Amino acid sequence: MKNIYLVGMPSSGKSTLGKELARNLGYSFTDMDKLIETREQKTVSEIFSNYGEAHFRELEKKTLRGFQPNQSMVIATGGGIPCFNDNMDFIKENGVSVFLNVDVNDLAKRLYKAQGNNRPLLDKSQSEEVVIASIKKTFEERLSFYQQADIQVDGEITVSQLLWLLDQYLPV
Ligand SMILES: Nc1ncnc2c1ncn2[C@@H]1O[C@H](COP(=O)(O)OP(=O)(O)OP(=O)(O)O)[C@@H](O)[C@H]1O
Ligand SMILES: O=C(O)C1=C[C@@H](O)[C@@H](O)[C@H](O)C1
Ligand SMILES: [Mg+2]
Repeated sequence: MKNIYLVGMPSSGKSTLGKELARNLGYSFTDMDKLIETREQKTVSEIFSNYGEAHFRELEKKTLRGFQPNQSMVIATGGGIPCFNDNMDFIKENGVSVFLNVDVNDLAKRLYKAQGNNRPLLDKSQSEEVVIASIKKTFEERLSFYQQADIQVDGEITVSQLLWLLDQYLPV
């Protein structure tokens, strides 16, 4: 069956919803950041700081193109994937894509709740105001890429609602 690609900002719920969706469909679940970390034996933050963002984006590109179209997988992509290296074209040609569109203020709240400061593009040591402005700017820059997804989900959604939306894209 076709792979399902979840795209969206950090903390938009790709992993949470993705795991549940995969369980419901009997698909396997893959998180691209984790896959890259396992393959490289480094965290995403270490890859950014040791080799730079451009290197990380190349790893993402290579990892993405390693997927075959019909592997019955739910794939949580990295937050930046749709915006680099024509990745959204690949995703559109090779699977069904879902954009989890979450309000910027909700994203910020979730990011602040999360433990640690392990996101290379988000420095939680800065004031909350600065961080929220940075998330908003990134979101605005990325929106036109995310919006290319086959399905857009605004706000919270249950897996059964998502299964209903996916129905026309997934032959049983
Ligand atoms: N619908 C939701 N309502 C409220 N909180 C949610 C919802 N979905 C996810 N969360 C919470 O938001 C946080 C981020 O969710 P999740 O890790 O699934 O996002 P992600 O898109 O995979 O982010 P990342 O960029 O870290 O991979 C988690 O703490 C999760 O519990
Ligand atoms: O939004 C982004 O650009 C990123 C999101 C994460 O999933 C990681 O892929 C990395 O931290 C970059
Ligand atoms: Mg995730």
